[in-house]
Amino acid sequence: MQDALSPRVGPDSTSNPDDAALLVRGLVKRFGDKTAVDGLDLTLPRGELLALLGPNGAGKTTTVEICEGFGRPDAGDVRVLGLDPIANNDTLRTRIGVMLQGGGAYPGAKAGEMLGLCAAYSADPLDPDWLMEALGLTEVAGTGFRRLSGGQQQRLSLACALVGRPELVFLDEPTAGLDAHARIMVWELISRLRADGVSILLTTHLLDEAEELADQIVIIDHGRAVAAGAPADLVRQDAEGQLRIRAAGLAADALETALPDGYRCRLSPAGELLVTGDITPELVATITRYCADQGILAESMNVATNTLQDVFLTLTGREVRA
Ligand SMILES: Nc1ncnc2c1ncn2[C@@H]1O[C@H](COP(=O)(O)OP(=O)(O)OP(=O)(O)O)[C@@H](O)[C@H]1O
Repeated sequence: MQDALSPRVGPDSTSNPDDAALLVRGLVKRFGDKTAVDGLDLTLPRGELLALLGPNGAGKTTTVEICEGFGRPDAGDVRVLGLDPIANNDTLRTRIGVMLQGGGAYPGAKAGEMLGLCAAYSADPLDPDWLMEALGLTEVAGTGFRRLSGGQQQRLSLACALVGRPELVFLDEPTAGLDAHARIMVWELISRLRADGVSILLTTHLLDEAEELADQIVIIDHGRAVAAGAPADLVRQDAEGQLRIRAAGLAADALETALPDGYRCRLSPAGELLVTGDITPELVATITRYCADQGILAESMNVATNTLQDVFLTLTGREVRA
């Protein structure tokens, strides 16, 4: 068992943005007429996990690739561990972890050999056997990269990104396409990395992944940040109370008239009556009394809490990709 996944150079724990693991200011990237990233600001403090959440085409991958030094911005400034990712590419290669698709430089090698080759570039690598085990890859160590399943290739790419004990890791949808068991293995490893002080920028379309792993979430849409904060704060932000009632014969407009000013009632597509406003015990008593007066028996009445899905939908008007 590996004792710690600590990076070779310990993180400077500080709130000073100049010392952040990643600092992005006013980032703009255009492809022809298309503006993929449109003035994005991000700050990833050292030792934290920042999740970039956004619908298809929001600009997540473009942003990550620029941070990795694979793309040149049209405007704005990017600092990775305090350095320019293009000018200092060679220095940063040994300090950051990047998940390459398609086997990187060694697509013909066997899985175990590939990880060994990646480890050989590091002065103090993690134990490759331990990493293979942690990601459920031990059984396929002797299998060629091209013969691995998509999920196995993805986990091997993750192992290659981590084996050199990077200070900062870029994970672009690390669990996309993995089954539930593999996803949990990857989540556990990411949690351990985070606990051991590695800084992580993660993109995901999975709200539960962002909620589970992130210190901070930035929701991006059309290349701009539309909301940012700790998962719990994002869910609380602008949260308006909602009561969901299922009751045959209860009409939304009639109930709204019977309630104090400020409450709104409407029927949801699922056939529930939604009451929005300040949900108090008095309100619930008023509605119950109203139903009794009308001879209406409610089947159910639930106080609904705002979810990250609600926040995401409100801000982007779109479902997260399934
Ligand atoms: N090389 C390119 N040439 C032209 N347009 C591009 C290029 N790369 C990205 N785009 C466009 O830029 C926008 C942002 O793409 P990007 O891949 O960064 O989004 P994303 O948030 O990662 O989306 P997804 O979740 O679907 O991967 C999209 O409209 C995309 O079509």
